[in-house]
Amino acid sequence: MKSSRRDQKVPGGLVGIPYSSQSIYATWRACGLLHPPSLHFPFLLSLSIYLCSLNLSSSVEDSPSPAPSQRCFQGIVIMVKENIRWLYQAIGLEKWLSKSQIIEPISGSIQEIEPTDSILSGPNTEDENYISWLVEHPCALTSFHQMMIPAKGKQIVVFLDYDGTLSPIVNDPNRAFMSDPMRSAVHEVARHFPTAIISGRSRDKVYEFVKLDDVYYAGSHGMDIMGPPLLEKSYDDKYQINAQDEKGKEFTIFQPAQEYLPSIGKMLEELKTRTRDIPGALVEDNMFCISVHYRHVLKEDYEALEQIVWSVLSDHSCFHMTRGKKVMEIRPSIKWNKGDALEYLLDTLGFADSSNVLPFYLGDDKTDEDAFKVLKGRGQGYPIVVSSIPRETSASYSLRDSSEVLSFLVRLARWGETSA
Ligand SMILES: O=P(O)(O)OC[C@H]1O[C@H](O[C@H]2O[C@H](CO)[C@@H](O)[C@H](O)[C@H]2O)[C@H](O)[C@@H](O)[C@@H]1O
Repeated sequence: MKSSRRDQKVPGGLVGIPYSSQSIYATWRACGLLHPPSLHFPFLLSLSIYLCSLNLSSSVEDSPSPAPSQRCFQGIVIMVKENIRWLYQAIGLEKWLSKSQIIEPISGSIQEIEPTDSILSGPNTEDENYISWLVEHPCALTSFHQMMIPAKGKQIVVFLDYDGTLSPIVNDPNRAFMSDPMRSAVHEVARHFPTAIISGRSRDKVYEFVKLDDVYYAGSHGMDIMGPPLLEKSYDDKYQINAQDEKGKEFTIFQPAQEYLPSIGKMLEELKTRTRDIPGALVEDNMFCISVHYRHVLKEDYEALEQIVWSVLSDHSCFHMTRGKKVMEIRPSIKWNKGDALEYLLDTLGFADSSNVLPFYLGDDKTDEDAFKVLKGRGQGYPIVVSSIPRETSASYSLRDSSEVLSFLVRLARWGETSA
């Protein structure tokens, strides 16, 4: 699929001009104008009115946002809150304040992992906790220019999660389609930088959704990688196959959980049979993992479903369960996750020990945290969490939802175009 850049619709309107009240707030903060804030009140007020008037004249195709006057008002409210926060900090009450900023845990019991999906629960941008959280995990759109300063002369490599990142979370896992603008944006990014999609789904299923040949794919939480062709066998040979697609393009497939396939087949059949009578339960075959979805299961049936999963697991000691968004995921207990897949791809792309690489990883789920940690450990690149609510994360930056992911990818592709 070759689309001309000129034909593309570019979301985001005026690049670099912040649109939302948080962006205005972040801009003030970045300019060091908040402490002591009261001194700057008249200046900040006029700055926010100016930014909003700029916004009026832009042709924004972004996600719906509040009216300029409302944004201006929100900006003032945030600033007043920040004044109060600053005062509390100044008189030593910051500990009390941080306790009141509840960060929702992203692992643990079923209650803790209830709705985290922007499309179903709606963005939470007005929320005070979210705004405080943004201070620690700044918006990657607002911070774009600053983030790209160290990128000059470095090789950018882009890693993308699928569900909740490239496509919004939807009710039916089989209908989590990717929009055409998103496909074009990923395609454009891949024209400039090596790009890989790392998903919990089966590799084939992700390819079916994405349909791009110029990106690498890792399915089953990284346990099924289609990466660059390898001449040398640097990773365990027995898990590695060199292959070609119909167009003659060469690649290497790496599947470190191959010997678990027979057991996964048995578990899949057993789970399908035993959950048949639980309305709404859905068992998804992800090749090297199994997803048991409970988004449509009645509360009173959930326990029975979980019991079935535990019971099936108890017969297969080499597997364990992790949790995602209204889904229980059964995975082989090998030390291999999305973080390992990221390292594998960086290595096989030739950046094993390179200090000249700048990887970006965008993801929304708990499993993406493994990849965020790898980037943190390497001290390289940008882990970016996609979340519309505050949460514990190892990511340094954030994007609110897949529409912001789209805007970010478009900007990144544009940056690639101009810096080339
Ligand atoms: O690693 P990912 O690409 O983020 O995949 C994680 C799981 O995503 C899918 O489930 C989630 O998205 C569905 C569609 O939006 C939603 O209905 C479901 O509730 C979510 O859990 C996928 O179906 C799973 O197999 C993946 O493991």
